[in-house]
Amino acid sequence: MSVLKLKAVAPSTDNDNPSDAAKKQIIDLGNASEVIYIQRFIPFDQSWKWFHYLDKHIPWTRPTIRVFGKSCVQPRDTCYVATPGLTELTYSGYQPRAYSWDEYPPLKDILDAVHKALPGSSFNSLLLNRYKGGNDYVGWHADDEKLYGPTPEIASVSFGCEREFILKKRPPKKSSDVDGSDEPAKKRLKNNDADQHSFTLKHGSLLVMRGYTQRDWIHSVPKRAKAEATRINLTFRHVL
Ligand SMILES: O=C(O)CCC(=O)C(=O)O
Ligand SMILES: [Fe+2]
Repeated sequence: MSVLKLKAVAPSTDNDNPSDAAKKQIIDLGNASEVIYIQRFIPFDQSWKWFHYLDKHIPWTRPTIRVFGKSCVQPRDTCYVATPGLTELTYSGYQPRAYSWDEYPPLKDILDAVHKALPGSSFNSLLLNRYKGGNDYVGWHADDEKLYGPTPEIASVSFGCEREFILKKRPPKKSSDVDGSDEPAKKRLKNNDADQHSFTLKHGSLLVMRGYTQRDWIHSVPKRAKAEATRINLTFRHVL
């Protein structure tokens, strides 16, 4: 088994209320994959100020992408921000234009807050998503593009409407992948509670995926008929 040391998370300094501290969850997914969830990461009012800024000023687009060989309109708005000179991002056959951090100063403030919570991390790119209601979603995927390396750390900040974020263990490609197992195939293929984790991503929350999460797990934000309001999500990433 591969061994990967996961870095520590800084204790939150701006609220010493033990009931808030209790809202920081660290979920060990096994095999050196980990998720951290901090429900109250950015104060409520500041989160609304940033929500309204981003909703109004970010140059949102809804690009045409390719999924399983088919062209379709991405079911959410998006925008990409990155430090100049990095390898360009391409996903689902789409290469977004990279805007600069300087054009949207609040993004640098949010990035600073994320860096404070994750000492030793240095994010240099940001994918923004806007879900304009419950019909907007992101399907099952992993952020496992080569430019992020084998163990990408992804820090996800959410504003506005709460939505469910689900992580699911990647199904094994074929039974021979599970070599060394004495268990019968039927038993191995059975659903296990530990193979799925769900989070209601709150206004102002931070969720971090790290270690081998992108290699071994997939995630999605499914459609939700009852979610009417807009949600904005920022995923900070490090391009190698
Ligand atoms: O909106 C979210 O919480 C997740 C977005 C996501 O998975 C992505 O942009 O890769
Ligand atoms: Fe993702």
